[in-house]
Amino acid sequence: MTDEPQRHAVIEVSDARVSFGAVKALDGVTMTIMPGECVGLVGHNGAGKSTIVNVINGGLTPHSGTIRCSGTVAPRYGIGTARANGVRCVFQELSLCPNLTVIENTRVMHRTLTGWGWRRRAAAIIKAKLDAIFPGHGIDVASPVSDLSIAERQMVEIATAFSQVAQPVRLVILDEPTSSLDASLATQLLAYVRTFVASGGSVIFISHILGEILSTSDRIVVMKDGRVVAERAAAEFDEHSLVAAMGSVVKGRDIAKTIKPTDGLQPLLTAPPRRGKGLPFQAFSGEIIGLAGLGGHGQTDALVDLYLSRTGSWLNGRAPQVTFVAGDRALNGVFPLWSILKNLSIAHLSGLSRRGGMLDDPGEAALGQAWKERIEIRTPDVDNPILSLSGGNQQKVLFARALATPAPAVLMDDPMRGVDIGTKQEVYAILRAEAEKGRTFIWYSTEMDEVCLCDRVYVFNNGAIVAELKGDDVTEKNILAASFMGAAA
Ligand SMILES: Nc1ncnc2c1ncn2[C@@H]1O[C@H](COP(=O)(O)OP(=O)(O)OP(=O)(O)O)[C@@H](O)[C@H]1O
Repeated sequence: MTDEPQRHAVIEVSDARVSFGAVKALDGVTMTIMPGECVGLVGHNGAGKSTIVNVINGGLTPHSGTIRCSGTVAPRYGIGTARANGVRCVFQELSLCPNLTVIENTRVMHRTLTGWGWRRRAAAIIKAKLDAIFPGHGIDVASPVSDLSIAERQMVEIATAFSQVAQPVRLVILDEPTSSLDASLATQLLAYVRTFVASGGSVIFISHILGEILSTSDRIVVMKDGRVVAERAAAEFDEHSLVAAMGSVVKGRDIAKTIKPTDGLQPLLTAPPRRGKGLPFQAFSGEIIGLAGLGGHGQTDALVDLYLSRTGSWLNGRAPQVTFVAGDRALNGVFPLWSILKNLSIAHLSGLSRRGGMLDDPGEAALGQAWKERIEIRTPDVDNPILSLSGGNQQKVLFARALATPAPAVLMDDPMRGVDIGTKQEVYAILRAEAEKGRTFIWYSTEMDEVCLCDRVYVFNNGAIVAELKGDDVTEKNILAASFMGAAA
């Protein structure tokens, strides 16, 4: 006999099954989370990760299966039971109320923050947690959430989930928490996750950035088509074996960059130095241009200004000059009440309205089918509602929407957010092939690997372009040097 107390799992889900119509989102999933461990959860878009997370969070009751909390079966497990057991979730689609301040949102999440002086207490709690996770964050907790960037909103959500008010926080589920964070913020978060786990807390960490999963998790669970297909200690995986377990193959990332001679050529897009500082912007036909630098330093504003400078005229005619993949899917991307097909074809209606102004229905259906196959939008039918898709698959639709237009310039605001590694590789190949045909891509990405795929990179700092890197000079080291020093690398 041993004196050691028996360690119960924080949560134990056994044989959970969930179906949405004909789609088996969970097809008998068993998952156990022990105290003091970080479990990495990976899988292709639509594999069932968010669904199992919703079951553990109590937001979704499985059609069959059991859930145990600390070793005891919870027959009517729901959001209340989950919270009472210290389960918190940071969702992929951010859930803050935009018209309320950060302090008020903290109160919404923590209902026990009531009575005299709740504002002061809520402000202290959220500020302390932001300081602990993201030192130097610069977020004013009295600001309305609508004034915050998407990265700042993600930081607030994360800090709220880790904040302890009434019950202890035992399990935090992070569903793609770094998708809007730049590399330095992501590093801060991952370091905090390790501290939390070392103090006995548990984390379920979902990400498509496999390096993060490998470096932060103790154990990795791989899902495919609603099932767990592999589960091992993180140390037993490397990137290749992880991708293979997900059912994809790692393709070479080093797609040859092209430095095209531009002397004497007319640029396709130009912009003067931003705020009268730094370097001007130029884009030539057939280039893939990256916008880099720490998040929130003016890259999205630059894209929006470029877009508006080419779309302000009512007399644009049928051929758009630029198209845009919006960064905040829920806010600016998806039409939530429309089908997948209507969401995809909306930017290309001019090309699909040949019959006396009427929509060419067969043409639209063919367009939807072609893109569904080309980037594997996982749905039985493109006439299904867009919200029936997993987050990554919604993102693929937004990407297809832009590429389906004939616009010679495509502006992309972190377009691969939440897209799985297999699809990303397909998309990189599509970008390169389209660029070779003369299309220009202006690509803001929070992922360094993606920025390094670009032919030319503009590094932003404090709203201005502070460096331009070309070809082989586009390296992580040079980009970071320029981002932090604000001077040409
Ligand atoms: N409300 C819903 N209605 C219909 N189908 C749904 C709904 N929610 C999820 N699904 C389907 O269930 C499956 C699993 O989706 P889930 O969101 O769990 O995937 P995921 O692994 O989280 O994907 P991603 O990496 O893109 O976030 C998908 O095929 C999805 O289309």
